[in-house]
Amino acid sequence: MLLKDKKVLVTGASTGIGRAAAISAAGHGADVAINFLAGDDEAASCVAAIEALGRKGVAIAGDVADPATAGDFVAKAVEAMGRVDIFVNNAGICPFHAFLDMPVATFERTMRVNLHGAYFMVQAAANQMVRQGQGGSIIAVSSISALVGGEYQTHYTPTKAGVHSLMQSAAIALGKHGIRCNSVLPGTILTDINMDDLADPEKRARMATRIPLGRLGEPDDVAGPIVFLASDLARYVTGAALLVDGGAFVNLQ
Ligand SMILES: NC(=O)C1=CN([C@@H]2O[C@H](COP(=O)(O)OP(=O)(O)OC[C@H]3O[C@@H](n4cnc5c(N)ncnc54)[C@H](OP(=O)(O)O)[C@@H]3O)[C@@H](O)[C@H]2O)C=CC1
Ligand SMILES: C[C@H](O)[C@@H]1OC(=O)[C@H](O)[C@@H]1O
Repeated sequence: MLLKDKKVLVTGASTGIGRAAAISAAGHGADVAINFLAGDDEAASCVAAIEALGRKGVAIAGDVADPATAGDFVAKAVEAMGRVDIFVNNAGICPFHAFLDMPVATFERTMRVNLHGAYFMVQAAANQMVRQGQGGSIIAVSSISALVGGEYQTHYTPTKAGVHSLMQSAAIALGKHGIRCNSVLPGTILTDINMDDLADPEKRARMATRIPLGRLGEPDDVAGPIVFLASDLARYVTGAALLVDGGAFVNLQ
């Protein structure tokens, strides 16, 4: 039990990596509040999974692209659970599109959800932790894409580099309050976000052959490192970025 009785908030936790992180945190003894946008049924089933583990779960809908959602999520989570010990910024989108004709709306939405959303969510969670006066742990789900490019991700990769950078600066700003800030950098993890992109079996197989561990990732592969960074096992880790990619990044040739 690495997170016994901790109060954990996870954004974008109706599906995928956020959902796995939320359920894994509950498995480690935490109560969990999740944010989501539209997946009411998926969010309800995530809460049911948390409750099946004997922990409190609460789902709070809200669009992270709206700065007002951040304060609302934290306030409602505190109302339900009393405090915030751990905050996982995970909500994100990746609408694959070519660079030369990128629609302004697609670019702006991706920035607002992935980067602006992270900024205001992390700020709201940090303010709550500072008010509580007992430190905390913030983990942002960045990406291997913070370090490398993608032909159809020119609007997306800068947001992931930005989230990684946000954790570095926040680690400095919040260290004096005992709040640790780290990011995880997943490689390719099979979730709804890339279901269409990886529908082509040839592309899927090609991606897998580039990974030293021999397979694409699953959401639970990322949940473990998130729980580790959230826990006291990582008590002297802040400003760090943990690649969770099966070795893909280092595989040049
Ligand atoms: N899968 C991968 O290969 C990788 C993913 N990542 C990152 O992981 C994170 C999670 O993605 P993943 O699990 O793969 O994808 P999913 O599509 O499965 O999950 C995305 C989650 O974010 C939520 N969400 C989307 N937009 C908003 C919004 N505007 N406000 C609130 N919640 C929102 C979704 O909620 P709803 O269902 O209600 O829309 C859902 O819960 C993203 O930040 C992504 O960039 C990083 C590296 C690799
Ligand atoms: C959605 C993509 O498949 C995924 O997102 C990331 O951040 C990874 O780098 C992959 O490109």
